[in-house]
Amino acid sequence: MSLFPFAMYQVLGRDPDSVFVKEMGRDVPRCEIFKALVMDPLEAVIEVDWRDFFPFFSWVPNSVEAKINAVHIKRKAIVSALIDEQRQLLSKGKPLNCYLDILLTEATHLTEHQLLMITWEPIIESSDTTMITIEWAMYEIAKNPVVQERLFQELNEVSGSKLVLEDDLPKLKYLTALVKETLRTYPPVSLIPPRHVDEDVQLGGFDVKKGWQVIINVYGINHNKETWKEPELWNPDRVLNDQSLDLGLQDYRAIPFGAGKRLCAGISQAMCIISMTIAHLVQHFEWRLLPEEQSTNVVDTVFLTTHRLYPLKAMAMPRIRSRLLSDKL
Ligand code: HEM
Repeated sequence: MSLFPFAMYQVLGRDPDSVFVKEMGRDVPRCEIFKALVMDPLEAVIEVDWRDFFPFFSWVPNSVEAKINAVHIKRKAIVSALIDEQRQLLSKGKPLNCYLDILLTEATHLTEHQLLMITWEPIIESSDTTMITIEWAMYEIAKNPVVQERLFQELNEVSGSKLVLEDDLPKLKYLTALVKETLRTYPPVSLIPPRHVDEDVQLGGFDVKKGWQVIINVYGINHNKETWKEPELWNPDRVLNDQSLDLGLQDYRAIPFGAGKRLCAGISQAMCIISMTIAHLVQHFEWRLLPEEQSTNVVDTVFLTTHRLYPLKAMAMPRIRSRLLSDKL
């Protein structure tokens, strides 16, 4: 399951099968675009450069640098090609219907590099984080039949035999609590990539020197034992009536979307897609873990965003056959 096509529609108003990249002298197919814009950068960003730990050896060449440069060069070539293609479409009269169209027509003060980066950013940001959260939530829902039943009852009470609509979301308090608790327990971005320190500052009682790099441990904050009782436990009830838990807007007990001026730009969209998807999955099906999933409480992850090492295996049993046949999304 990937939201890459959705991300492309949002940014480009279309999901191209391929794009001609002149630096590569060929058409690059969609699967390669996905790899170059999403998977390769996710891998590159967690490469460890041992020279960071021994700054006096920073002059020693390291293959990590070459690898990261290669990822950057390919990403730049592909995003530039997508932007050029969009410019051509606009010049032929394509109506404005997406994020890049607005950037190209209204944000004309941007440099080419800025344009490239802010075109790419929502593609990588929205392709996997939202999907990862849904997968973790479905894992817990399938593991906890009592929670699942309570959620199903709430969905029934609010929308009856109809499928939940976006307008219903404010009324679905338990669903919202469940999504928040999933983002607390399994933050998809568990470490915020390094921030360069521009000047000497004091942070949480520590002296942080100019030139250092700081990595924010979101997982550590969300699992802080001084804030949360049994932090490893996934329990929607703990946040059900906690109105102040806003996931980093003003309350910093759990910050899955970061915090401050670089706070995630897609919170509302993410919360809406996650909640709607879970609601529909639970309205249509009853979920149970497969035996191999039940046998362990530890689930390994890969990449910067907490992809499960092995995708979730669950059984989905249709709840009401007639509902599947009669209702429309
Ligand atoms: C569950 C889903 C998501 C999570 C957990 C998440 C998390 C984050 C985090 C941790 C950051 C970095 C904040 C920082 O650097 O301090 C971020 C930035 C960002 N996110 Fe999300 N994100 C999610 C979904 C989305 C979606 C759907 C979009 C859609 C457009 C999006 C767009 C962005 C953008 C543009 C930034 C950069 C903001 C900036 O640098 O000013 N995110 N996100």
